[in-house]
Amino acid sequence: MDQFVIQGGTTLAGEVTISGAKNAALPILFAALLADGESRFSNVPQLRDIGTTEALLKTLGAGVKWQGDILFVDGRSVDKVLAPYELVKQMRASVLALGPLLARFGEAQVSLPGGCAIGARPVDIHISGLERMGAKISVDNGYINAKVDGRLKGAEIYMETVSVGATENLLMAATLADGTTILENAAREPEITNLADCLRAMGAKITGAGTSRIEIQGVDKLAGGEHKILPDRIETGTFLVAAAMAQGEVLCTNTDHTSLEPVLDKLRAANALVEVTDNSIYLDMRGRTLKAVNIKTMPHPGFPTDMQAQFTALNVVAEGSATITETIFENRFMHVPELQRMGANIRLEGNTAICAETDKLSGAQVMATDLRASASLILTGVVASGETVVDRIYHVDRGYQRIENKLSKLGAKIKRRHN
Ligand SMILES: CC(=O)N[C@H]1[C@@H](OP(=O)(O)OP(=O)(O)OC[C@H]2O[C@@H](n3ccc(=O)[nH]c3=O)[C@H](O)[C@@H]2O)O[C@H](CO)[C@@H](O)[C@@H]1O
Ligand SMILES: C=C(OP(=O)(O)O)C(=O)O
Repeated sequence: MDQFVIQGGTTLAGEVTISGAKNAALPILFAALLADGESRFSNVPQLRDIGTTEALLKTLGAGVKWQGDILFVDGRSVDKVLAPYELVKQMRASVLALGPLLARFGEAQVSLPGGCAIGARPVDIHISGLERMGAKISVDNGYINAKVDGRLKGAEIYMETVSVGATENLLMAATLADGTTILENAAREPEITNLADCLRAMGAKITGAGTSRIEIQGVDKLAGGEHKILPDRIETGTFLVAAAMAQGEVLCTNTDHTSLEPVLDKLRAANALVEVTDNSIYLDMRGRTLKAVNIKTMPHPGFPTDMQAQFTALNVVAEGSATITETIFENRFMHVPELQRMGANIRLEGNTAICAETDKLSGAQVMATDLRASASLILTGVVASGETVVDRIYHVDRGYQRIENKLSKLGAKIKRRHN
């Protein structure tokens, strides 16, 4: 298993090009299953999760080919409706095959994704929403078995919890349903707007994406479309936090500040200088004192849970004490015991981490447990004194395109070691 070996105590300075967003690319690649044609997606990041999606699309019969960062997915040849456990277990987002397959072929069997390090992550809202659209669903032997006679029917669906994945699954399914679907209490993440833009490029009729009420008028067929994946706001935020922690400066290019305001506000509150243009964000922390900030995660447009671990790390090296409250996932503090091994002064109380000033951070052997937890360990390793070894970095590769190359370019001393 690969490891990162980091010699800490360096500052960071320079420019980093942000990749396309994992969390936009994944649903959009599954949306290609809806189309009776070939779709062309640009700005697709090279990630482990994208490889898993590619494998799953091929298993279902889709044609998939790369040209640089462009991915062509041909939905015409799809002839299977079973998403097997071997692939789904590698990536929870595979459950997003359910809505498209059921809507287009009238049936789907998708392995239950199961929980992961950050929480139980049930899919009950995905299932009950599809049932409201007329699907008959049973869960047997670890598989979601879904069927519908003829087409799904448009329905009014109120989602009890704001769920990104359920909104995406139901949005995709509704594009081919008979009649109009209204999704109430929908998630408002920019990745949902990006997915809706893509579906519209394929011929879908959707209004209200990006608000909590999305209306979809079903159509008979979707064709292949052309679409650009939006920049990764979480990768951007991670590099901004990295530079702030290292008392350095960074210019993130090929990104978009409009979806990152809650994060930029917190960086400013932490005393960083932050400047934005249409497609870049600059952060300067040189000669400034980093201050700890209180964080409470919320669905968009609140502070994103996917930036929580990185801000926990920021608070560890900052002046003062502050609290981090996680409200989205019940177990998203697996990075805390690992940060404590590096000397971090953090106390956990229920869903809150109380971060106090830390005298000395020193490198240690730590274990990555999930994607963003891993990022927080790497960032801390860059500023801690001595050597840090981060194990199980396949978690990082799920969602960061060669993070070690981007950090090295900024001056970090980080190497991938094949074990
Ligand atoms: C691939 C992708 O885009 N992943 C993102 C997506 O995950 P994902 O789509 O899995 O997250 P959700 O928004 O669905 O989860 C939010 C909360 O709702 C709960 N829930 C969800 C569905 C359901 O049927 N029942 C239920 O109870 C979850 O357990 C969680 O507590 O949004 C999360 C919240 O912003 C992010 O952290 C993930 O990075
Ligand atoms: C939790 C995340 O992803 P996933 O939903 O794919 O596990 C994430 O991107 O931080």
